Amino acid sequence: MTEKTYVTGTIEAIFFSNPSNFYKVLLVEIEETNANYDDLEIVVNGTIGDVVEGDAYTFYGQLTQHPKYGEQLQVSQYEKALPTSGAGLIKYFSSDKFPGIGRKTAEKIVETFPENTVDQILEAPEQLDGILSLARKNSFVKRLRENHGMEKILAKLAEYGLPSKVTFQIYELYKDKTLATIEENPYQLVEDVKGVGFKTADGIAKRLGIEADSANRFRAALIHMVNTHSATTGDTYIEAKNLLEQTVELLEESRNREVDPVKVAEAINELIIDGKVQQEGTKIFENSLYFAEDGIRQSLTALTRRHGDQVSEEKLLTVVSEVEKDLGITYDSLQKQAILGAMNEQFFILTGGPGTGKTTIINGFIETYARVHQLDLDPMHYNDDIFPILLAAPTGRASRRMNELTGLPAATIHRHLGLGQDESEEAMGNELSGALLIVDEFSMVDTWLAHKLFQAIPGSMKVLLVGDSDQLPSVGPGQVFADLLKIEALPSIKLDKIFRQGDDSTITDLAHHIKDGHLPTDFTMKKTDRSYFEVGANLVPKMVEQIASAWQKKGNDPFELQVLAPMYKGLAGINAMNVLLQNLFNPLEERLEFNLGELHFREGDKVLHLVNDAQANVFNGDLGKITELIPAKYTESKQDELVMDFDGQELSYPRAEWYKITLAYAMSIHKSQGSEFSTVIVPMVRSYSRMLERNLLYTAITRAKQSLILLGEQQAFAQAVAREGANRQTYLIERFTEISEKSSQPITTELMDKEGDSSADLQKDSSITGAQTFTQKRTDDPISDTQEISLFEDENEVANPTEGLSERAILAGSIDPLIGLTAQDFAIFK
Ligand SMILES: Nc1ncnc2c1ncn2[C@@H]1O[C@H](COP(=O)(O)OP(=O)(O)OP(=O)(O)O)[C@@H](O)[C@H]1O
Repeated sequence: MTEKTYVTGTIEAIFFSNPSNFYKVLLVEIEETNANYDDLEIVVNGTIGDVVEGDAYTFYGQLTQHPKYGEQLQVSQYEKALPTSGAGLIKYFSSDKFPGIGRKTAEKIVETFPENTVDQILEAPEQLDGILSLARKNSFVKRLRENHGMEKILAKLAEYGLPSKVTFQIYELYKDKTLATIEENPYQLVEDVKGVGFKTADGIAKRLGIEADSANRFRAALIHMVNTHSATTGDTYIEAKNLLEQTVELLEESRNREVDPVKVAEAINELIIDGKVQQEGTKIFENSLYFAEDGIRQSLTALTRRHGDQVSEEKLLTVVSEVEKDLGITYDSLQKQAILGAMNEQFFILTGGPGTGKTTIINGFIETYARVHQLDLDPMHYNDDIFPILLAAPTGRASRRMNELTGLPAATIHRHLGLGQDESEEAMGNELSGALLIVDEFSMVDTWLAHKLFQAIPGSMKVLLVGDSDQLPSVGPGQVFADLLKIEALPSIKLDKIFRQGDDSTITDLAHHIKDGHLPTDFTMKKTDRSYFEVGANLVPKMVEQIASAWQKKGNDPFELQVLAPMYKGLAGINAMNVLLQNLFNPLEERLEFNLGELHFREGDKVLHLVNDAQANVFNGDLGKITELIPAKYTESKQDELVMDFDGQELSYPRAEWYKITLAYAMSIHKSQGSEFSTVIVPMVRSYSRMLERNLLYTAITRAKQSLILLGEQQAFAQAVAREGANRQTYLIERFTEISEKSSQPITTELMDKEGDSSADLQKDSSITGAQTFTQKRTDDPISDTQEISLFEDENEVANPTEGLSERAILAGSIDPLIGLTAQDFAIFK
């Protein structure tokens, strides 16, 4: 085995330290190294805990070559360098680092622990009892631990194979108790630390000799499965039988050992009893999703209990006709109904495809509302008072568009709630203040954010939600907008007549054809605002390049051309197209560029922001431009920095934060939700096959404002149109219906039968309302960008897996009061 590269030396300077992720850049004076490195100093960088200038450490890692600054050591692990000789240790213990320890005492300590002195003391400090008084011993051990404990712990965690980012999180959480906690139950990490999955914990457990049938192991695998199921499918729960089946598979695969399904089923019951997961009938929920769905019901039930504006219909109609006259428009009857509905109700939902008049209604409603309430619509007149109309959208771009279209202030939901960078499920928002809230692009709002938003709405506030339910559902779990539209108690209107006509626009028509499940007969024909090119997957990049090059030659702005594709990988994937478009629109030539893995950043590049940062007012999906590259030697952070312009907002990110951006010449359709572009290129090929779905294609083409270029294989477009959007399994609709009261009862054989029935049979059952579409079988379901590819694995769902289940369970006399699943049941579908 080759020896690890190390450098032992004293820290001369801490150039940079990021407290949020422990990234540091240090200058180290070398005392000893096994690296082929001749200089006396070296720059060391990586994830490093609290280190002290002037102290000696040993850094293990890899020499890397920086194009400008030469060789550096990229650290994977480090430890405090200790004096190794007895004399050195005596000097160290009697130094001012350990007040109260004199030379004599230090000698006694080293005599008592001649080998591995520090480790021995930390492991068995009671052996110091005869040498130091209790108070002195405690303070000595505490200081020793502070100086050496953290590195030791981190080194041990690294040895366990935990990535350095996670090791700091773990240390922050358990501090001194880190190793004891992990050694006692490594599976605790799955519950406590985001980013530690079951297999990692199981790997540690195996090393520690924890048996494959330990109860903790089963619990951790179950929790992992419940969490990852929602993250990868968008469902808000998992059926207990699926949970059991998939968890047993995970457990067996991870250790290559059979496990007893009965014990796993028991572990599900225990988790429910302990409140680690929640149960409704045979459905098992991750806690925060369960409480978010219930919270949505509570908030909306309270909101809809209140009446809207108590204005006579006659008066309202008079005001609406005045608005029509002043705005020079005649609303059709459905549009008028929408305005009246939004006025009369405290909570109202409006949905419709492109060009059906959603923006027109928002504007008409605001005017009507202002006139009825005699509100001044000029925000400038409000000085320090709050403007009473809040306009919100899930993305920065969508909120800016709202502002442009209404002329009123608009912000993201995160900003209204003051959620900052804390995206955790637990973070709650500030209560909103104002009289009226209008939220656009609501189809993008996931279950967690919807809960936070609704909870922040005071009872007196009127609410209008607007969106297009045929678009892709939210990236996060749930399909709140589509679900709310199916709940009869919540008033809503669906606009379906297209008004955008007479301007030769055929994109809107195409969108409506696709929404209705077919391609128009003129799909491949050239129109004034759209064209189609038939090319195979391998020719897609060439074609995109040709189109982009023609676009550029005509003197058009490269930023106005947007490629939207479903997948990152492959020849016709987003990554490959970004490289070719960057080289076309912004070639390197004789300039500086910064590299981050495969990505290259250059001045003038079009970039996409990947996370929400309400404080900095940039959001996931925002587009910007790199305006400057500043090498590390000129920056305060001592790291390379990228300066970017996001819609007039300047941001400067050191290398440690570049994970927040990527190139944006091509982007995923998921990321494009809530944005519009003047010209859009959409490639569709059969190799995207698993991604091809109607709402995906629909979302892509409705992003184009002026011109749309479709290319690829017609068969792939046809396949996308034919496959209806996935229906996520959520419990929101049921929450609003009577059945939710029933479902908390123990499972009966009757319910078990229903659970296994097909949805067609369910609809026939008189006790179940029409709203219960939740039982529809889920097909492939693209959720988040990062998971776009992995999500599309075959599911091999077994038809009617619980057939006969209750009968056999009765025979076995063992229906569990909570779950109702037994080993025998499991055997049916194994
Ligand atoms: N009743 C109407 N009479 C005449 N024109 C109308 C009417 N309603 C809407 N329009 C026009 O139709 C076009 C589309 O309307 P609008 O922008 O409100 O639709 P939208 O649903 O918001 O579309 P998108 O989702 O694409 O933004 C606009 O030019 C608008 O002026």
